[in-house]
Amino acid sequence: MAIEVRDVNKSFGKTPVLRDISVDIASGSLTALLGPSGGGKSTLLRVIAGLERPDTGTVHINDVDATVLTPQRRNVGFVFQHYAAFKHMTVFRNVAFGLEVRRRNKADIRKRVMELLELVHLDQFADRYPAQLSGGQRQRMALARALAPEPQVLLLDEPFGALDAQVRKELRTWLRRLHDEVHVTTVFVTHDQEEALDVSDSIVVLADGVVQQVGTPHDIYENPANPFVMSFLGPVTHLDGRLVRPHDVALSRTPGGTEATVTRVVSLGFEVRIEARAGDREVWAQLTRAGARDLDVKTGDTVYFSPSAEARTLAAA
Ligand SMILES: Nc1ncnc2c1ncn2[C@@H]1O[C@H](COP(=O)(O)OP(=O)(O)OP(=O)(O)O)[C@@H](O)[C@H]1O
Repeated sequence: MAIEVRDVNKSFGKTPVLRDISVDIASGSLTALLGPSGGGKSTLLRVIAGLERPDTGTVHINDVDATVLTPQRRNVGFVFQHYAAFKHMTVFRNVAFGLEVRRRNKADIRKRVMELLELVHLDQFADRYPAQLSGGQRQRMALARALAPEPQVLLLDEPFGALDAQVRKELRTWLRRLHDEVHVTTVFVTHDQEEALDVSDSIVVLADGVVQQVGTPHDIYENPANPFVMSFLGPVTHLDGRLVRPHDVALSRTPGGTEATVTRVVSLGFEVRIEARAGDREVWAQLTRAGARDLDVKTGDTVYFSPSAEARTLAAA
């Protein structure tokens, strides 16, 4: 394991923010810390980085007890949402900075920085200043700078959080590719479930300072540990006291399951959303276009909702 967090508790004043957190992060993996705002993700990342000291518990990095080591002695690289670049230095110098303070020789620094700039596709921009870069390019520069001293672990706190949706999507694909090239153990904080599902090898779901579940994106989506995880990872609908994914709902005109009156039929390209009312509850299903065509439901029709044969369901809390 690259990172082992054991029984970590942390409070700010009287408010517990991390409660009995134990997490293992595998060497070379790309792991997402995913959860709602205020759940403790950044605090856990900062505890791993050494920017916060836990009240109790330990952090091991590559088998070394790092619990009381300073951030500098942990050999970790960070990137934050609002990256503080050195404005008066070129892109080249920004990336070189961490190597210059370590007094490496000039030719080695030049070689390493140019390799990194190529890796993040900024080799054409080496002589620019940060103000002459787009937000996405600045975050790529930040990643190159964090990688320069060859950290054992890379920690990213919502690195694309301040960028618009399109650039965010591009950068997350790019992060995945970068990770496949450099294989440095990487932990990134996100509140965006799609981002976590899209890029990570492993997801740690954190809410109210408690680890709700750890697993691969597939495990967590398919076998959520509790109603919170199921709802946070994707859409759900309630059928007879159980949570079901709307694409796992079977609709029928033959009585059986939950009787409902269709209130709206919405075409979403490949899929069709059927919204309906069952007593005092809204229920909904997501069908393929072909499935919806076969059933031919219209507003006002009576239909019967039930989980499809292969559906995973959970008792609603
Ligand atoms: N230095 C601090 N002093 C006091 N309270 C803090 C401090 N840092 C964080 N908190 C509180 O701890 C809780 C968890 O914060 P944290 O930033 O870890 O959550 P998060 O899951 O990263 O949320 P977000 O996505 O909004 O950053 C919040 O209620 C926050 O207000």
